[in-house]
Amino acid sequence: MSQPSETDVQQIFDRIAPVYDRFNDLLSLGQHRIWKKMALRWCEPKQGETWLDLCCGSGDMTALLAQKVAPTGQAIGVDFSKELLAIAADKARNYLPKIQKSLTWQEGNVLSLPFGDNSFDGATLAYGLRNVNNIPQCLSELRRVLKNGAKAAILDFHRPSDLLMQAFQNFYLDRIVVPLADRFAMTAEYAYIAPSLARFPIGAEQVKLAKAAGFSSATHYAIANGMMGILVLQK
Ligand SMILES: C/C(=C\Cc1cc(O)c2ccccc2c1O)CCC[C@H](C)CCC[C@H](C)CCCC(C)C
Ligand SMILES: C[S@@+](CC[C@H](N)C(=O)[O-])C[C@H]1O[C@@H](n2cnc3c(N)ncnc32)[C@H](O)[C@@H]1O
Repeated sequence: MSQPSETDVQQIFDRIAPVYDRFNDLLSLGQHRIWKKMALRWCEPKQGETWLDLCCGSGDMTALLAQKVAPTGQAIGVDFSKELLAIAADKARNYLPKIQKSLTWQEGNVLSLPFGDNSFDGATLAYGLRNVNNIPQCLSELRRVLKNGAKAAILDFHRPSDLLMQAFQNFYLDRIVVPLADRFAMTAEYAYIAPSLARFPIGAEQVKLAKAAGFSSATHYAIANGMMGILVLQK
């Protein structure tokens, strides 16, 4: 399967928006929330800072950031899926009324971020790097908008080195995830995960790409038995 266009990706996420959160909770047995909190611990957002959550989707990471930087700081979620941004704003309005003032939702393309140079004290990017059409451009834009010395944490799928775990991950994606999605007429959308993972750079390659983008430090940590990974960057 060739790499989908930006429009294809945008349409995938607009279409899965209604089931996105529920599927993530169900299919990862809620573990994805732990993985997101692990990513946050690696970049240490502080009260009063201004942070950017790239490819924010339904806003899980943006909300976690806002809880850390509130009440005087800001967490800005940027995404090009109108449908997921609408869900993010609704969830925040309904469940996080006290930190609404520390949350901003911005429609935009992370390959051309609508923010000035050196704007943010830090950034997160959860399950987005694998979905962008130009990873080097995304890392370059991420670095551009970070202040000097700022940190970023990039969480995404990872291919386990252990062959048994690889087999389990492939089985799970092909025989658990896709058949469940099929029951909600979302087969093609979820069948996209496996090929996107197959062409995704592994940890060491991500570190090389981050260094090439100009980050002063880049470290990749495999988690969840190697099925997920967190790339921690510093400008
Ligand atoms: C939050 C997660 C995935 C987000 C996500 C990323 C994408 O690129 C997608 C592309 C197309 C459709 C949907 C998504 C998408 O939801 C991770 C958790 C959800 C995963 C779908 C579940 C896969 C989990 C591991 C492969 C195995 C977990 C083992 C389990 C804990 C026993
Ligand atoms: C798998 S979702 C991740 C959402 C959220 N970060 C999370 O952890 O659940 C991937 C998100 O990346 C967004 N995305 C992909 N390419 C993008 C781009 N070039 N610019 C902005 N958003 C993009 C999609 O619209 C989608 O919301």
